[in-house]
Amino acid sequence: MLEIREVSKVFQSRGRTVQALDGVDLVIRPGTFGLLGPNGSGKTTLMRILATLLQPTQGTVIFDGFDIHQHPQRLRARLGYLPQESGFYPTLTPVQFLRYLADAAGYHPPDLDAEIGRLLEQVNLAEHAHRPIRTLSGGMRRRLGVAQALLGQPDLIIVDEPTAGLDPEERQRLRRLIVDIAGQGRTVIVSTHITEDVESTCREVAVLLEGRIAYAGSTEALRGSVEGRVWELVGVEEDTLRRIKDQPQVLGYRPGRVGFTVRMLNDGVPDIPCVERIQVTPTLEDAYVALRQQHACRQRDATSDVKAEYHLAR
Ligand SMILES: Nc1ncnc2c1ncn2[C@@H]1O[C@H](COP(=O)(O)OP(=O)(O)OP(=O)(O)O)[C@@H](O)[C@H]1O
Repeated sequence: MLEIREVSKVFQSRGRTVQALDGVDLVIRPGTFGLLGPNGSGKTTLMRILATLLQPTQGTVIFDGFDIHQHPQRLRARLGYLPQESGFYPTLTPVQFLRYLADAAGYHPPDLDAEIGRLLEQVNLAEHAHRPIRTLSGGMRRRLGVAQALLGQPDLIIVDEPTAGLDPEERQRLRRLIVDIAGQGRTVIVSTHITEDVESTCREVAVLLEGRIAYAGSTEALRGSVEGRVWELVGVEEDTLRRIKDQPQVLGYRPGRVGFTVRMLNDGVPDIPCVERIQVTPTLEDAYVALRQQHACRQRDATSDVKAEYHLAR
């Protein structure tokens, strides 16, 4: 079990203070766990802290009973990390690359070649095992990244933006791979801004917004938080769309057969002129967008309260 206790991280950059994480509290159990958040919300900072590549400004992280920053080597011996951008040696083959990494990490089990063979089999790269990495596609390289994260049989695996830049088929393949590798009592943390990555791989999720946890719990409960409140309005005219599109309850819109189809959050039947109003089953994306919009509204209210206090004080 991984316990993240009151973790904060402050960066000082060119005279500016950036609070990347602010009192993050999470318990992560074996299985797949999604960390969802928009760009700049602090996901990579948290992943790098969990991988002991970065020290928190405050707080502790406990893995299986020990503090990972007091015993980074103990953690690293059990950790597999797939960073957002993995570096490869383009002239090496996957087999040579994995042997090289094992060597660099001082990992010399007697059956290393067999382990590498099994890993390449598992990530479906066995038939490309002896091709130079520079000739592999983006998806194949990503899968090689997963193989390197699994080298040494770690029981905590962190993958940062696993499907970034992949085509739909490779994305599906990688998602299935993530589910498979978590099935062996391991903890796999998937950090992403893509809700489908979480929806198709994780039972538990935390949403990080501006360095704070805005939700932690099951993906099912997050989706359920907007159950019965998501509507599709068919045939919305352009003028109406222009009037409503920036309202916080509008989740999205797209051109329809007639006018536009607007997806929105509403407690009852929406009172917006259109051809048809259909109550739809929410997706995780709907719940995530709703959560972000609530957060943005709260931030706006807090800012206007501060401004009002400032004017009153004057
Ligand atoms: N080394 C650093 N120095 C200064 N600021 C930093 C540093 N690393 C991250 N930040 C800032 O901390 C905040 C969180 O960044 P982080 O990379 O963790 O977010 P993220 O959720 O991973 O974003 P993305 O999805 O774009 O990778 C951002 O405001 C970022 O600019």
